[in-house]
Amino acid sequence: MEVEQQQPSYTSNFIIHLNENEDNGISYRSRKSSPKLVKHYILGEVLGEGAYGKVKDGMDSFTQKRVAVKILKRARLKKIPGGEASVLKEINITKKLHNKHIIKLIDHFIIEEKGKLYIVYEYVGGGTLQNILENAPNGRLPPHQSQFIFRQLIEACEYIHSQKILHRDIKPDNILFTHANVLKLSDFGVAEDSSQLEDFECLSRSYGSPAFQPPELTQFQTTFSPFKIDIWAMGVTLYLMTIGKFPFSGANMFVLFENISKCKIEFPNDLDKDLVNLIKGILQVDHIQRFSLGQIKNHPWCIKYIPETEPFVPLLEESKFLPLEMAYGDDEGDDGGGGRGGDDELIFGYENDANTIDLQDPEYIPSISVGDQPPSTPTLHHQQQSQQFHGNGNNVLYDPRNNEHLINGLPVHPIELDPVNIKKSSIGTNISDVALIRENYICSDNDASSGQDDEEYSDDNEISGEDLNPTNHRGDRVKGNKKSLGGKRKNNSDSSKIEFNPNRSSPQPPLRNSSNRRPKITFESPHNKSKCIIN
Ligand SMILES: Nc1ncnc2c1ncn2[C@@H]1O[C@H](COP(=O)(O)OP(=O)(O)OP(=O)(O)O)[C@@H](O)[C@H]1O
Repeated sequence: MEVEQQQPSYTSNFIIHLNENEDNGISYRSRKSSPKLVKHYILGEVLGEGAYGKVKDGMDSFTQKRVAVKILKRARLKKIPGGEASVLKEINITKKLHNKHIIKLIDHFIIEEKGKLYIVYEYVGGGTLQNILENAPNGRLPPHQSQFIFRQLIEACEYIHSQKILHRDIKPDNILFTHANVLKLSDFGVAEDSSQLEDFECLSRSYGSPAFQPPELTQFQTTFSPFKIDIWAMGVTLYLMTIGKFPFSGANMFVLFENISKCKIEFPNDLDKDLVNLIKGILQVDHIQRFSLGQIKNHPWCIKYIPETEPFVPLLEESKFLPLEMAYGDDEGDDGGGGRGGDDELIFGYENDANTIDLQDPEYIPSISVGDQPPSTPTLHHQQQSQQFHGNGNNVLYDPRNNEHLINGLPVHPIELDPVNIKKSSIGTNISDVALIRENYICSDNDASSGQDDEEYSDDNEISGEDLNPTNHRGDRVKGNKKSLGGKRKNNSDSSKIEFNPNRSSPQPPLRNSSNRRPKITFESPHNKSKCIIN
């Protein structure tokens, strides 16, 4: 039976009393299945939540390809100095990376009227390494599975470093897997493009997750090798994956940083000696002695055959894209057998929104506030730095025939040979830096959990039962399980303020926009508030 409802007055509280037990022909669906449309993407369930927004399951309605849509609130970003600029940086960095082990950025746009910025990524459904570790017996993976994953991580890092990109937040939460077991490095939220850096001072601050920070950052050293920061984090990830706990811990961040600086690592007695040697080579306090990616890649533990003694810890199960199931009618009787077998035509509202800004449109020019300078070329004297590196007693050779540097006979990317020197006065050695760290690591989680004032409930202009219900509480929303030591903050030091131009309209005329689109009305079940009907 079709439920005919008059258009309610949305300004008044409006509750419809329906009895689910009566045979009124109304079928209720789970509320979470409610599809939403932004640009031409259908949004589904929340896949995960980060410090600044959530990531939703999605589908491109043109190609029917599954996507993951990161939704960021501009109001929340504006509260962070350089917040939007750092998201633009994340977009620009991810956009320039093309490798099977790097998450692919598909689209990005702003919807002015919603005050939200959307970043569309390829969907990677097997879960994160963190998810896999949580399902693993004793929190660790079988050696052959660890090796399989670690080799892919090496490839991912080799690629980004070859593009002069520093990830700066390598950790199990940011390592995703496809169902074909392909590793994808994600979340370039604090990454830096070293080719765009004027100086390297910003790298001396630890913006990544504390437990994965190297000693040169926890000790505020003035000389460090930028790419060795990622290599250290790979070592912590390898330890965690193979041993099932962090190599360094502490009741608070100061103790943790002290333990990282001391670098006392314990290994189980029965651990593979090659693995112990590899981890020790990576987790070296001296960043110059620390293994390069070439040394890691050719290390005996990485190249040897490890027999499959235990089964792989499984990935997350493949899930269906719920809105699509619903659109085709997967309920019994809807299409004579469920699933996509019926004659239903899939119709989605509108293609473009008048208020959508396509950030890829060449006509879109962000206004840059006065005083900002375009990035200039790096000022490092590479040759001088390399000499210093050579002078440190390392066995670095240059092979002119292949135009490559070798450490202990193994090729190393030239970028790894360049330690960076920064002025002592410009980095954290005083009390104000303690405040900075506190702000970076202690407030970030609070930020994530607070700010419910701008917590979203509805992704577009649809009107739901919740909106009509005066007793609706906004605080009940599912939050990501952020670890207390895993939180982080975007680059607050970036003083450049890139403002999006609010006066710019969409380059394409909308087929249906928010004003002529029929509002969707949702009524909740009188007995089960998690169920609703969609008219
Ligand atoms: N492409 C994707 N496909 C499937 N799930 C994803 C994808 N990207 C992210 N997720 C899920 O969303 C979660 C949060 O994503 P992400 O870490 O990118 O958000 P964030 O805001 O950058 O987090 P952070 O607090 O680390 O900055 C991930 O842990 C993962 O579960």
